[in-house]
Amino acid sequence: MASRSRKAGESEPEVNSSIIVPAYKENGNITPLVTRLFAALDHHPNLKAEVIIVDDNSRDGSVETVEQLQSQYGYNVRIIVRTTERGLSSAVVRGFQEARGYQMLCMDADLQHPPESVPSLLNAFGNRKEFVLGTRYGEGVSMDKDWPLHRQIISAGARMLARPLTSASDPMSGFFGITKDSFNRAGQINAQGFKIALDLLVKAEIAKDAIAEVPFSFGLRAEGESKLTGKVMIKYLDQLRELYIHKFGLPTILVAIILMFFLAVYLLKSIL
Ligand SMILES: Nc1nc2c(ncn2[C@@H]2O[C@H](COP(=O)(O)OP(=O)(O)O[C@H]3O[C@H](CO)[C@@H](O)[C@H](O)[C@@H]3O)[C@@H](O)[C@H]2O)c(=O)[nH]1
Ligand SMILES: [Mg+2]
Repeated sequence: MASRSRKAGESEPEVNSSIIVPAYKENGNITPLVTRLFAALDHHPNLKAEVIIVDDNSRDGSVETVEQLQSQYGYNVRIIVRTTERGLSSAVVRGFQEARGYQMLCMDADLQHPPESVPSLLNAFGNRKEFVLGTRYGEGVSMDKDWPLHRQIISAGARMLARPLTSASDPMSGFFGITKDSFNRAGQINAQGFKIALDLLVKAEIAKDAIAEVPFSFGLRAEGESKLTGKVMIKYLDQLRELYIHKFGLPTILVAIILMFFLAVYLLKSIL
């Protein structure tokens, strides 16, 4: 671990990978997350990574926790506290803007995304991939059987509505990575909701063969509560509307009809 510590006055170490963690009231999860992340990365000396937690002024001791972690990991773990903005996607955008690594990964703080899968995702950038995606629909992986049924239904519906927009199997997983160049190419991102990966896939025009999918098993939240609300779901529908217009140039009314159609088919399928 010594290689990841930094003494006072020492210059910032080179990093090639940045792990961005949007966090709101996640103090209880930060230490296990960061410790497990660096333990997993320790086996991959090619990955010189930093962890950036983007917190929206939680005032729950997260800052002090990160300060403690810095005594072990130095500047390779840091926290950005936003006081005037709120939201998962905009927090991720901020993290990507601050990242020193060329390959950038986004993951949740609550340990639903296993830190042990991070090296596989980062290494999947090899072979000229621009986008790496943690997928819950690959072979040999699962969603925790205790993940609530209503969340499974919402997730499946959201995924189906995004089908015409991308070939990626799980743009909803929230566990993904993108290169700096591709991120910069995407331009204006819809940073309102939770689904930034979908926006990036569409707006950066990521080709199918530039995506590497890495299966992972989706766990349960370790501590605290989910921040997914009805408002977040409405924002998702608005994001879809914008992306359909962006990609297909359709008028809003037609987009609304298509979305309703897909939703109706999906509901029928799950009832019958
Ligand atoms: N900074 C910041 N972070 C936030 C905010 N809202 C949520 N987060 C952080 O974003 C991560 C995901 O939020 P959860 O509250 O755990 O969301 P979820 O309902 O479990 O949804 C997750 O799972 C979905 C898969 O079903 C993912 O698609 C989704 O992106 C998210 O990762 C957590 O680390 C959480 O602290 C916010 O307003 N600001
Ligand atoms: Mg969660």
